[in-house]
Amino acid sequence: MSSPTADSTDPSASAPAAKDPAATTDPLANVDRTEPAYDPAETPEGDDETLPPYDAVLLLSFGGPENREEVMPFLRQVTKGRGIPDDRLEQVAEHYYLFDGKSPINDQNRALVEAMHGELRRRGLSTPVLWGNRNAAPFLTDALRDAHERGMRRILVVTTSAYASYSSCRQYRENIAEALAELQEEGRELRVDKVRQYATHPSFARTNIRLVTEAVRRIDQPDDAKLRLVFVTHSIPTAMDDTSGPGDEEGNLYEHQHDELAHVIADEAGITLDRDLSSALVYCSRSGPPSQPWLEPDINDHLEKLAAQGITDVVVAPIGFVSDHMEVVYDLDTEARATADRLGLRMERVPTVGVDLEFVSGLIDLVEERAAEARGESVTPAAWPGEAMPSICRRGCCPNLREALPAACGED
Ligand SMILES: CC1=C(CCC(=O)O)c2cc3nc(cc4[nH]c(cc5[nH]c(cc1n2)c(C)c5CCC(=O)O)c(CCC(=O)O)c4C)C(CCC(=O)O)=C3C
Ligand SMILES: [Fe+2]
Repeated sequence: MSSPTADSTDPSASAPAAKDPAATTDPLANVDRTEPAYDPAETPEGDDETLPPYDAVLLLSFGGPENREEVMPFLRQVTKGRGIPDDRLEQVAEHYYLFDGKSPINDQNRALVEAMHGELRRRGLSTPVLWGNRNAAPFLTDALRDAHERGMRRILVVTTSAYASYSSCRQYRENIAEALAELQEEGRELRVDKVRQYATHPSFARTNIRLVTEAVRRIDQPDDAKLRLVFVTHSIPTAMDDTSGPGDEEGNLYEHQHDELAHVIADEAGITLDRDLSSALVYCSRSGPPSQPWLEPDINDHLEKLAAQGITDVVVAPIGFVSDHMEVVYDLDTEARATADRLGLRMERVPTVGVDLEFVSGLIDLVEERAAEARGESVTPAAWPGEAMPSICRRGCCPNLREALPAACGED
C-alpha cells in the first residue's frame, strides 16, 4: 500500500469529545482513552495479517451536526427531495440547539472506529477501519475516494443500524450504490460488501441483557408490580414496517425483531435477578404528517398510562439505537424524562451498546464471518433470538416505497 496522507476526511482530524470543553454532554465518559487515538492513516505496514479479501472495514453511519451552523444544512441533507417544510425542520433544529447544535453521534462513531480497530488488533489483524456518513462529513463518497487513493479496492461496510427496514438497511445500501456510481464516473473502481444486519446477533442481545440487568439492579424497586421495563426504538411509518423483511410477503420484521429481542432481554434479566419483569415495546421520534400512521405507542403516552396504573419505576432501554445520538439525548433523556418527572415516575435510562467490548467483539465476529463467506468458506451464522439476516439482501426486501433506486450489497 502506498504511503497514505491525511486529509479533511480523516476522522482523527477532529478532536475527540472528551477533550472538547464546549461539549454539553459527555456520552464517552466511560471510554478508556489511555491508549493513543487511533489514526487510520497511520496503519503500520509490515507482515501483520489482514483480512482477505478486504483491504479495509468501513463504519457507515447516519452522521450529525457538530455546531449550530451545521444544523440546518444537515437537516436539509437528511430530508433532501422529500419536500419537508422548513418550519418542521426548524422545529427539529430546536432539539439540536439545546445542545449547541452538537449531536453526540459523531464522537460515538469516532470511539467505535477506535474500538473496532482495537478488537481487530487484539485478534492479530491490522485491517484499517474507516468511517463515512450519509448525512454529514466525513461523507461516504469522500471516505471511499480516500480509500481508493490509498490503494484500497475491496471494502467491508458495517452500519450503525442493526435492524431490518428501509430506513435501517436498504437506504444505506442505496447510499453505497450512489457513492460507487459517483466514484466510477471518476474512473475509480471499488467493490463494497456489507455485514448482515445484527439485531439478531447473539452479542447484541447479550450486551443489551447485561445493560438492562445492571439498570434494574440500580433502580432499587423490589416490587415487581411497581416496575416496568420500557424498550424504545425509532418509530417508522406503518407502511415501512409492513414491508420490512426479506420480501417474503410476511413483512413487519422491524417490529418483530424488536419485539423478540425485548422479550428475550426481559426474560433473561428476570432469570438472573429472580424477578418477574413486565415490559413493553414503545416508540420515539415520530415525524411525518399526522395523517400518516407510524408505529405506536409513543413513549410519553406510554409513561402516562403506566403512571395511571400505579407504576412507580421505569427502566428505559433504547434497544433501537446502537449509540447515544439526538433521539436518545433529546427524545429520551430530555423529553421522556420531563414526562416521567411530571408524572412522579422514577426513570432509569439504560446505556446504549456504544463501545461495549462484548458488542464490539460481536461486530468483529461479523466482519470475520463476512470475510470467510467472501473467500468461499462455509459459515454458520450465529443468531439469537430469531434468524440470521442474509449478508446479501434478498431481492425486493425492505423496499423504497417512494421510488426504486439502485442498491448495493443485495440481489437487486
Ligand atoms: C429507523 C430509523 C433510524 C434508526 C436506524 C439508523 O440509525 O439509521 C433512524 C436514525 C436516525 N435518524 C436521525 C435523524 C433524523 N431522522 C429523520 C427522519 C426519519 N428517520 C426515520 C427512521 C429512522 N431514523 C424515518 C422513517 C424518518 C422520516 C423519513 C425520512 O426523512 O427518512 C430526520 C428528519 C427530520 C424529522 O422529520 O424528524 C432526522 C433529522 C439520526 C441522527 C441523530 C443525531 O443527529 O444524533 C439517526 C441516527
Ligand atoms: Fe431518523
